Amino acid sequence: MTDNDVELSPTGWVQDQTKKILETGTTDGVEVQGVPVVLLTLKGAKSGKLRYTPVMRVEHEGRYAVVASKGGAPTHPVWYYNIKANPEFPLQDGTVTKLYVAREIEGDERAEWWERSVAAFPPYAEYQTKTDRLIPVFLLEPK
Ligand SMILES: C[C@H](OP(=O)(O)OC[C@@H](O)[C@@H](O)[C@@H](O)Cn1c2nc(=O)[nH]c(=O)c-2cc2ccc(O)cc21)C(=O)N[C@@H](CCC(=O)N[C@@H](CCC(=O)O)C(=O)O)C(=O)O
Repeated sequence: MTDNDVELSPTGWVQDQTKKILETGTTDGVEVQGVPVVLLTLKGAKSGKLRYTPVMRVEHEGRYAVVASKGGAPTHPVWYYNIKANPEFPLQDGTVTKLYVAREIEGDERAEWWERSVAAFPPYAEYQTKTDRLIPVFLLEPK
């Protein structure tokens, strides 16, 4: 898969961070408020296009949480629908890219991973206070 087969975000700062990961070959050093980022490559739910989607790094014992916060906006990020439609995708952490399967979690399982997510990136807690949308949490397990 050459880079030009995969779409960059239309959002400037997100595109810049993605380009840095692609140029350096690692997510190391790419952060939001000092917290590391990982890079997902998602398949569009409607277009089928591959799309680079950076998210905060929330990792525990080889599994990751992906939080569809979109800064506490009233609607889910569009990539939420991409994961729902195509839940198997690669995640790059540092220089390592592996395949994961994602599932949306709820109840106690979500509470456990929400706690880990907020511990990793405290602004998530503030985002949740900004919207009555329950911010979705996906659990990613190695394929
Ligand atoms: C603007 C829109 O962005 P979005 O998918 O809503 O996602 C908004 C943001 O969440 C997204 O930019 C994230 O990467 C922002 N973001 C985080 N966003 C989060 O929600 N959570 C995070 O933890 C997070 C961390 C993060 C770290 C670094 C960074 O650079 C960005 C970070 C977008 O990319 N639209 C594209 C793609 C649209 C798309 O995916 N279409 C689907 C159809 C989807 C459907 O409607 O079914 C398709 O191709 O088929 C477009 O309009 O061309």
